[in-house]
Amino acid sequence: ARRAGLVGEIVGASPTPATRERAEELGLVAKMYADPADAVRGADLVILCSPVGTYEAVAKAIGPHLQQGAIVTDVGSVKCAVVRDVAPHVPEGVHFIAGHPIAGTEQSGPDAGFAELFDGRWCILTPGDAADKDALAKLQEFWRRLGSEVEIMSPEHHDMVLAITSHLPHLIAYNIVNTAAHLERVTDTEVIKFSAGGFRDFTRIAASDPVMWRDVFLNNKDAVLEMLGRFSEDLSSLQRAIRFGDGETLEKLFTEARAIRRGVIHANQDTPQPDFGRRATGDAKVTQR
Ligand SMILES: NC(=O)c1ccc[n+]([C@@H]2O[C@H](COP(=O)([O-])OP(=O)(O)OC[C@H]3O[C@@H](n4cnc5c(N)ncnc54)[C@H](O)[C@@H]3O)[C@@H](O)[C@H]2O)c1
Ligand SMILES: O=C(O)C(=O)CC1(C(=O)O)C=CC(O)C=C1
Repeated sequence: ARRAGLVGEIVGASPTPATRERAEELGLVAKMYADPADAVRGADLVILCSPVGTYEAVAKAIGPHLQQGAIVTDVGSVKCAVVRDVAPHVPEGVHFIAGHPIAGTEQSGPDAGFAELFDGRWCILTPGDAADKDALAKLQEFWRRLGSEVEIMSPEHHDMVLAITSHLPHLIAYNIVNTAAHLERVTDTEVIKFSAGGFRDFTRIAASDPVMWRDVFLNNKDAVLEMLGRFSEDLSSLQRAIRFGDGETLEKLFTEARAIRRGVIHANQDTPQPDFGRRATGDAKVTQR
């Protein structure tokens, strides 16, 4: 936001003293507060960016201190639960519009932030029909100036789409890494030694913050269980094909999956970008961290 010249002063809040100290040290903010109520006084824009399980308490704490006309938004990975937990605490005259930038890494904490994070990414906003049009236009412009393209959808649709594209992949990654670690004959050394290929990619995802992901799964339960059910059925088909030596079925399913991956890459751009989350332009600057 500072890079784009969009802000006068940025302040933050965190209950963790080391986080407050580090954020100030890095110059991410002018000042960090322990109490979020102190951080929002006089703010034009308030962005909730703690684990989604903390949102209700944070919203309750800041509600009475929000300035009239302010915009309250968030970056949480789920949306129905966020609207449920935050909206009731936002007073009349303050505009709440939930959001989710589809951008991040497995790193967390103040050191994990970098200005290019949102470049060439999607940001989903779930304003609902009653949202103030001017506030929505302002927030859309804010994310565009951060380098993202904005898509509007309902919280329900968001949660279903993200359950399959983001939440389930994380669940699978956590599970496969634990399964490997629990195998008696696979020692720590072997897991590391032979993890050059696919497994290594899973370990990166499985290095993501446990509290953040605990809250995602607790707060997108229905959509994740629906997608997990479908996934388990498809996995059973593969299991059956392997058990019965049905090479034709295996090849057919693998061929279909490969075509989908290639189709996505083709549809997404002029130059190859091996990342489904990136928006559909070929010119975005990408920083790998
Ligand atoms: N990491 C990603 O890839 C990613 C991507 C998109 C959205 N998100 C969402 O962004 C949010 C933050 O994730 P992150 O990766 O930036 O995590 P992070 O750990 O870097 O930051 C979370 C912050 O929340 C603060 N916090 C913890 N408990 C709190 C409480 N009770 N009250 C107030 N603040 C509290 C922490 O001190 C920390 O500063 C989550 O809601 C997550 O779902 C994450
Ligand atoms: O690339 C990663 O490390 C991510 O997991 C980023 C990722 C994702 O699943 O795409 C994680 C959570 C989000 O809410 C948005 C983005």
